[in-house]
Amino acid sequence: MSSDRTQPVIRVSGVTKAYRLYNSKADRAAELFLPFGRKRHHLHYALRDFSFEVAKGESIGIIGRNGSGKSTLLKIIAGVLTATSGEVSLHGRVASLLELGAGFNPEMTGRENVYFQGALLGLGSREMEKRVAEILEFADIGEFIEQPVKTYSSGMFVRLAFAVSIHVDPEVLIVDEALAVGDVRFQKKCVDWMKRFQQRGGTILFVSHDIFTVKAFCNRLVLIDEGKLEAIGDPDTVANRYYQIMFPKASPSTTAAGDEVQEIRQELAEMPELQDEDDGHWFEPDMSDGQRQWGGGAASIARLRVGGVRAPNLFAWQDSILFDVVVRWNRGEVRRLCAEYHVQPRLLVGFRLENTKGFVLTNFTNATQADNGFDLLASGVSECRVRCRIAPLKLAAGNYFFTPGLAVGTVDHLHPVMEYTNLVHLHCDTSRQVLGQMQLDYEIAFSATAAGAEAGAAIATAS
Ligand SMILES: Nc1ncnc2c1ncn2[C@@H]1O[C@H](COP(=O)(O)OP(=O)(O)OP(=O)(O)O)[C@@H](O)[C@H]1O
Repeated sequence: MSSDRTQPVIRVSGVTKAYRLYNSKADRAAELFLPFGRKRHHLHYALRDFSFEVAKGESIGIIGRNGSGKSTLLKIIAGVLTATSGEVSLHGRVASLLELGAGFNPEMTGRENVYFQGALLGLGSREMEKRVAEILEFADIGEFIEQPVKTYSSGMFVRLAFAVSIHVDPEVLIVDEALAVGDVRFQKKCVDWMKRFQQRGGTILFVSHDIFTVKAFCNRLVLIDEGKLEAIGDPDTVANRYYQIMFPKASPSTTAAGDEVQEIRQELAEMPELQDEDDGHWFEPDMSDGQRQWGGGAASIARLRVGGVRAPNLFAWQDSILFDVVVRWNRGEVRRLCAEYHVQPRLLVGFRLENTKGFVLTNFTNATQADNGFDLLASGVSECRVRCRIAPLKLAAGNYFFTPGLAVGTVDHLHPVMEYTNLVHLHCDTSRQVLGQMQLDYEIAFSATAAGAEAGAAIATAS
């Protein structure tokens, strides 16, 4: 592969893809048989006047919400779909991993399929033997290679198909999320292969919803929204634009509630244990998401705002996150619940932190603190404000969910009332390498023992 990075390997010029949509099968048939009659379809644009270029050796990540047009774009570039208008030019041998295994015969064994694909590529017998050995080693599906591929699990199928696709010495690799079917070890193997491919000067087009992986892997990102090029450029800027599109509801609170933010900052500053040094932004999730109740409406969260973030839903290593929560309760319901479950009329508030796999990393609640909750039946109040600050958050890059919950009672004896499952989604954007998912604050100290000091001295003398 040459290192000429100036020449575009892929040029997409004004590509539009429109699908005809019909309200019924009858409309479709009528238009087929009466081509000059009344039009019975409307056009749905998967891509509109889309243009961009990819230079040799670039790795481009394509991101966007579901249905934005990513796969359509890749398929048109890979030549498996025709554009309605516009042009695509592509230079170099392409390995398209979009329709992995599309050429496989399900009745033939894995090995027979590999030979068959090699024959289609016109490989001679010596070249074929060498390639087949490499492919089988990469796919690593053991004795299943002698079984018909129709008996394969989806993961096995992808392993073999990926191995076949990449062994044609491609110059351009077009990948979507098909690889996600493979197990973690195989995914790692594919990523390692792709990194070596990058180092050799290969060009990659990569569609994924995993923004962290795309950012780590690609030198530029392309953001598609409703079939249009929304942004192209450096990964951080484009990823931030993507978050703005994905969480539009969350945005206004970051700017609109300026006075109120000031007010809260003032209050926080007066609370010594909640000093808030970082300006940050605020956003407000939709409280109707994820509600589960056990307390017959005794208490609920009227409003929750998340502060200290870089942008809605986005924070970075060591940021301190603030939760500003307004809780309301119904005094009659609280009395009823306390009588039924024999619990004290005190409010407990907690947050559970989970990763995307649903693994609970930790939780924090005032139930472990000495004050033992807020008195719900004190002096005619039926609303209070709760502030919580976590500082500093040392989480590995990725997505996290906070579930706020309310309970009535005391540490020893409580009854859960409400939970807002996965209400707050936060993405941690950091290049910091963390072994595991989070880092705790800790200290490690050394001190020489008498015997150790002697040994040290002996070693020092010997060297
Ligand atoms: N064969 C088809 N007929 C009609 N509409 C289609 C067809 N294929 C795709 N579309 C529409 O084109 C739009 C873009 O689809 P596309 O699959 O490219 O989106 P995507 O960004 O890859 O989505 P996802 O992230 O969900 O995979 C969608 O609105 C989809 O419904």
